[in-house]
Amino acid sequence: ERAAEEAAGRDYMRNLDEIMSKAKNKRALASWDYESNITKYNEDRLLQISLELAEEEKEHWKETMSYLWHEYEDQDLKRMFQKYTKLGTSALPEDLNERLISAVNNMQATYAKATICSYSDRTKCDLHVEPEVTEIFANSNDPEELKYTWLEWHKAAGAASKGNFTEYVAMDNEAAKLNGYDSVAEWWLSYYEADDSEDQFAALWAQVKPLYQQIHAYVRRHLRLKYGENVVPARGPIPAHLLGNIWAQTWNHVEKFTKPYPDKPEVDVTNALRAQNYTALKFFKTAEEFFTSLNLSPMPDLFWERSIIEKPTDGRDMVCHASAWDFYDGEDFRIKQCTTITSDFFKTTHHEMGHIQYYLQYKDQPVIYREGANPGFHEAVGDVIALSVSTPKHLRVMGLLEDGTDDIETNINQLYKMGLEKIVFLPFAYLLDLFRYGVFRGTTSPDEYNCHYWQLREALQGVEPPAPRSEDDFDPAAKYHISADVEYMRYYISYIIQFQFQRTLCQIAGEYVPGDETKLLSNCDIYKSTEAGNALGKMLQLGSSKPWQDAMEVLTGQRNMDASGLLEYFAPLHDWLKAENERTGEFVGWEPSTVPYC
Ligand SMILES: C=C(C[SeH])C(=O)N1CCC[C@H]1C(=O)O
Ligand SMILES: [Zn+2]
Repeated sequence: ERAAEEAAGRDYMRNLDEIMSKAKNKRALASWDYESNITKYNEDRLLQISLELAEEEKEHWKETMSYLWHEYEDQDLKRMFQKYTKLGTSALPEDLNERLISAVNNMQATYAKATICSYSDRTKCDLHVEPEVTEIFANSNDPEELKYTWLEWHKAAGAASKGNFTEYVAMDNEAAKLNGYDSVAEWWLSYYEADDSEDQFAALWAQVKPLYQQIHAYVRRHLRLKYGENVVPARGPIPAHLLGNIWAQTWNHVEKFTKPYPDKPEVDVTNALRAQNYTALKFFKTAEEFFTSLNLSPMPDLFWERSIIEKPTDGRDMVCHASAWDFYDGEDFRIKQCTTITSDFFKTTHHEMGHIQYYLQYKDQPVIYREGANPGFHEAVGDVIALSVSTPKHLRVMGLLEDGTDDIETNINQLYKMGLEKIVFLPFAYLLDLFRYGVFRGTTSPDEYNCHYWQLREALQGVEPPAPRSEDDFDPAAKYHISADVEYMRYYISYIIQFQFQRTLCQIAGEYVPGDETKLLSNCDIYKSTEAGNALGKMLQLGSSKPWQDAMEVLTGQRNMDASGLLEYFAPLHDWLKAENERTGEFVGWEPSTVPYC
């Protein structure tokens, strides 16, 4: 009797997965059309299709719940049923689902359409975050221009979305409750399949915080030397507009005037890429070639036909923020990004192609398993490849860097450059969802959103706003993922586990030997190692068919996330920074900010 029931369940699940493949394909196509051309027509069409599909999903859900899947013998079949019992936002009554979808669409549109006026020409008011504001933060050394641009962007893209954000929180929390979660925070935490995920995240931060505080102290010193004591106080948080990035999430654009050994040759990849006439297409072809050198998959024909790799020039409104798309039909996979020829975008291209590679590796899994082992895995794939590409060794292979000396100073400079991207990012990524956990749980009320955001920015990141803030501001929404309802802990996790993955891959490739100075983890390039590629592919093919601890074990032998890989990679820099901050007597850490923001 039970065997017959389980056999019926298996047939039902196969059929449901086929139906869901078509439904997710339809929703992805409508989303793509909206995000690549923001018009009223495309927004209404996306809303209509989303609501139709939600009603369909509700019907299927009722039937799914009628199966006695808890008693099945087949653990895999149980896992599929368990995942299908989570209806997501489709659990909402249609009117509330419409309010949720509209609130997020409005925030996305506000962010994508937001423009500000140029500091130097107030009549030129068509500057978007990509590419104009991004370029100003990468290149300007004028604190007044940076302050003006920072304030204008946070007004145009942040404050403007406060109302929609509050509506989105209320609706999304309603959906969470209908799925059996206390709030969206617990729903998002469930992606990490452990009952102590928040403690794990906090333990990771405790592991890396000392290293972060050292690089923070060092950078603050050099910003003080450049801008003066009254712009950058010796023992205070760092003003957020001076760090080379509108969100102060990575600081690689202050590298050129803060690096440990300034007289060592500049590793300016952007100039080299431009000098060698790199184009957006060449970025993608070069990235693809790295993946195929590992015996991983090339990009399918449809990818080249349907991706959008440069900002359209027809004046349309479009979500420029880079994204990689799975259309759940096993053939259609796309990237949409507004590529500019910079070192940052060369890395972003590898990052996005890492998502596509993951989609390709698990495309034969049931649709319900076509996702990362946990969201951090999906963000780590491309970055692991970019770790190899970023090494001077690989850049020389590509002819982007002339031969140089591989002495200690050069190595410290290289580690510092990587640290401004990977170490610096950790507190930013961690606090973005600590903030939203508080918002979803209601421990942060709407009338203190901005105050609480800046309290976290000061406490964890040691940065402060360039001017006083009030609750008329809503600075969090000036960051894409907050306006687009994209969970962010995935990036914090990625920046930790990508070093665990890299350590294993480099050992397999013979590029890293623990304790061997000539085989440093930070100078490892797995290019052309089919053994490493096969090992990575084996983990990626699993999708979410197994808990992420199993997937991680398949590749690394470890079943836990830990920062040992990252700390090993940056160990020489950590020692150097401690010695340097002692030598200069720099205060490590920061005293409370004197900028009023609560
Ligand atoms: C490139 C993407 C698309 Se998944 C991105 O959003 N990233 C990649 C790095 C962190 C985060 C960000 O830009 O905030
Ligand atoms: Zn990503």
